[in-house]
Amino acid sequence: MISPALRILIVDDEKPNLVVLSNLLKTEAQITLASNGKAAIEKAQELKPDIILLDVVMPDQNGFEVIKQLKACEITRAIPVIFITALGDVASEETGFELGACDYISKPFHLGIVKARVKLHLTIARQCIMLEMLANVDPLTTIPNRRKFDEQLEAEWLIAQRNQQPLVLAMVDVDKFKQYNDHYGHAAGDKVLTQVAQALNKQLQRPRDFVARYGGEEFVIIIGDSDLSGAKAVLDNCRQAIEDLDIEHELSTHNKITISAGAIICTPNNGVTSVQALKQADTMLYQAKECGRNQVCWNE
Ligand SMILES: Nc1nc2c(ncn2[C@@H]2O[C@H](COP(=O)(O)OP(=O)(O)OP(=O)(O)O)[C@@H](O)[C@H]2O)c(=O)[nH]1
Repeated sequence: MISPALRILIVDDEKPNLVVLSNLLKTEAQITLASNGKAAIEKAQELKPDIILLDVVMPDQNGFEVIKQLKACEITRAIPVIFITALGDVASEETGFELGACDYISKPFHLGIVKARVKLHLTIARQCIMLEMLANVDPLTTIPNRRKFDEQLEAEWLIAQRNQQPLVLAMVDVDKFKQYNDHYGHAAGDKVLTQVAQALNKQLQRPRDFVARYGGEEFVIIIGDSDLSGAKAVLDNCRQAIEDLDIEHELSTHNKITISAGAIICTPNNGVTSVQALKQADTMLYQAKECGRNQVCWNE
């Protein structure tokens, strides 16, 4: 059966080769074809295939030039490339590997061997996707975990520092969650955490918005491209979205599940670290709890 998640991009300037290879591999993955280097790069960036089968000898741009561009581009850098080429000499093969190919198959190729090698690399690609997910996603809520947050914060901090743009960080905590667990049970608590995570995620859909589960009943938000009034509106929408879930919580003042948040807007400079900024957001979260919960407190 075809796995819809897997895609192979086959690049060859000779149509008969494209036909043979796509017929051979169409049961393994979805196939996209390109007959020159320029189209290959465009399709690789657009589709982000799991594997690229790349011919070397092509007019205009040869396969070695194409792989250099693929490896230089952030979007396509990690895509495994298998050369499939008439250049069977050892020096060309060595060049192919030096440029970052994961395999090198000489023409005339044997169909069974091509299929076996592609299947092997698809298995590795699948395992990489799985590992990436296990490393970065919180299994209960399916949103990014703290490890991914640390990475994202570092990246956003650098961008904000470079552009001298403000960055918003918020620590979010479910109110009276211990009581909820004690009263409704741990399984019900788990369900609430999932619903809260999904509701926050829905509110944070712009490219540089980010939400992760920080641990336990705590979430953390980064808003990378906003001014204070915009970020205030976003975080209040988050708070309101949780109230609107309307999940009964008899032991809470508000009779339903709510969240508190502590937020900080800062422009990273040499004097402030992201760790200090996060700590300030946590202090504001404490203040939000002290002031009655179900609110966002800001350190402007
Ligand atoms: N169901 C469930 N509970 C969790 C999970 N992780 C942490 N918790 C619980 O979350 C609760 C957090 O409680 P506290 O930190 O005391 O805070 P709180 O009851 O939310 O009170 P306030 O923060 O003051 O509003 C603890 O009872 C933890 O056991 C989880 O994955 N699932």
